[in-house]
Amino acid sequence: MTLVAGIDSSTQSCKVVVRDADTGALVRQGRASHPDGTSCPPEAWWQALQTAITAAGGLDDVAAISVGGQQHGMVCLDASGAVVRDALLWNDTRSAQAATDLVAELGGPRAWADAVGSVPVASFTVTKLRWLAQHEPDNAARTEAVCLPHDWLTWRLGGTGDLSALATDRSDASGTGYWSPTTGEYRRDLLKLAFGRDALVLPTVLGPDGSPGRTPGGALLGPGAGDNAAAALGVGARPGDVVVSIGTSGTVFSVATTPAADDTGTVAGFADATGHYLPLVCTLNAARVLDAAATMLGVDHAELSRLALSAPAGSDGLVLVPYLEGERTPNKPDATGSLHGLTLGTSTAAHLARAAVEGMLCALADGLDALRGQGATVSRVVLVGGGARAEAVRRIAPSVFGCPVVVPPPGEYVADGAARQAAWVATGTAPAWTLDGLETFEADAVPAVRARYAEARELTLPRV
Ligand SMILES: Nc1ncnc2c1ncn2[C@@H]1O[C@H](COP(=O)(O)OP(=O)(O)O)[C@@H](O)[C@H]1O
Ligand SMILES: O=C(CO)[C@@H](O)[C@H](O)COP(=O)(O)O
Repeated sequence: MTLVAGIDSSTQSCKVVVRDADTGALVRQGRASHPDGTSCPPEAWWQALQTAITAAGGLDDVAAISVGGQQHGMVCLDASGAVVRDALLWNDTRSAQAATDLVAELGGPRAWADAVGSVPVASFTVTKLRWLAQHEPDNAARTEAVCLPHDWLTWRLGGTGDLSALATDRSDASGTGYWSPTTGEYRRDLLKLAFGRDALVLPTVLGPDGSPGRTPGGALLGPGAGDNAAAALGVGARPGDVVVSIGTSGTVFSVATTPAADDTGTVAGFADATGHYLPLVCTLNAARVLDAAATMLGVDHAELSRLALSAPAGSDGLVLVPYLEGERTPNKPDATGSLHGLTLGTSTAAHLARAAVEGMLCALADGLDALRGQGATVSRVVLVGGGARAEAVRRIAPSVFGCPVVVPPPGEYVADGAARQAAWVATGTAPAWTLDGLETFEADAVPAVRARYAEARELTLPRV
């Protein structure tokens, strides 16, 4: 049996799956936590990966390894390959002003959408580089190479220590803001606009089955992918499928055959991990909204779901606007969350639980509309990520989204997508693994829930 490994180095944790390259059967798995926060020493990802690999029984017997990872994070390396500073992550909003400035300096949102398929907000690597140049000039001066979290982990697995060995893939390159999914080329002019110089080592952008080399133990390395593109691969998303991922981020995306270029900035025009495109909407607030609601109520996730499902649809008018970490879509980096419609009648644990689930889902439903506005057809929604394990999310989502929701069995679909890629690289053929055990949830649409949310979502206070 040929074994392959897939890794998901996401915001909150690292997961490793080992699968049979022929059948896709799960053989072993492991996980480890990442530190909390919006910046992180990359070494912490490496340590978590080692722990997860050990928990998965080691990788000495695998033929190929691919890494999926949280998108956009800025990893700066000096000439010796050492990390210059903690990586700024996708959910770090300190570069919000840099994003505003860069959009204006290039001539506005249309110019960015045309150049790289996306209008940068604070999440994008290009804005973090501008922030670094302005706020930490010494660190900027020491920076010789810039890469993304998955690129860095793949490079560490390769073990050469040589900056010229850095590699990435189309999906993650498309989240930098200085690589064009349409031309497949870096835009070093945009790097220079942001950072003041363009003589930086950037990872080589590999195709879907390209390999940057082998580990010292001999396993073939795959190009890896951004975590959303890896999830699309993991669930075998086909045209007409929209994937909604409820992890630390909330994402709504589909596989497309043409690149997107939305100058409203709502839909990011990413590339996918199969040679196509991945138009995507991302919110900063998803599973952690449920975590926060459970903490506020002093209950676990199972009880939060039970409470939410015991309240009526629309929570009798109680609306939770979920901007707990600021927000990216809509672009409100300094916003805070809010609760509207409190009465004596809605001041119950059940109403709050339901409002938290509905508020989080309404923000994602806005993303679904935006994707439709870019031409996506939505025949079904495939729900993944940690938050998809919540019974209330599964049952309420179809009424908020207005379409059936399909939920695969609880699993690690980013790591699975990376494992599929590893099998592709090892065998030269994209694997035809099947995904069994899908459960379909259907419910009548309740448009009043979204209408009430739309009234409330502008009514927020800025962060103090
Ligand atoms: N049964 C559940 N109900 C609600 N949320 C859950 C449940 N299980 C896990 N989560 C939440 O899902 C999140 C982790 O999901 P995951 O997709 O792994 O995130 P990420 O990929 O961003 O690290 C955590 O915030 C966790 O609390
Ligand atoms: O920034 C984005 C997508 O553009 C996020 O989706 C990150 O890629 C983090 O993903 P999770 O850790 O939430 O899966």
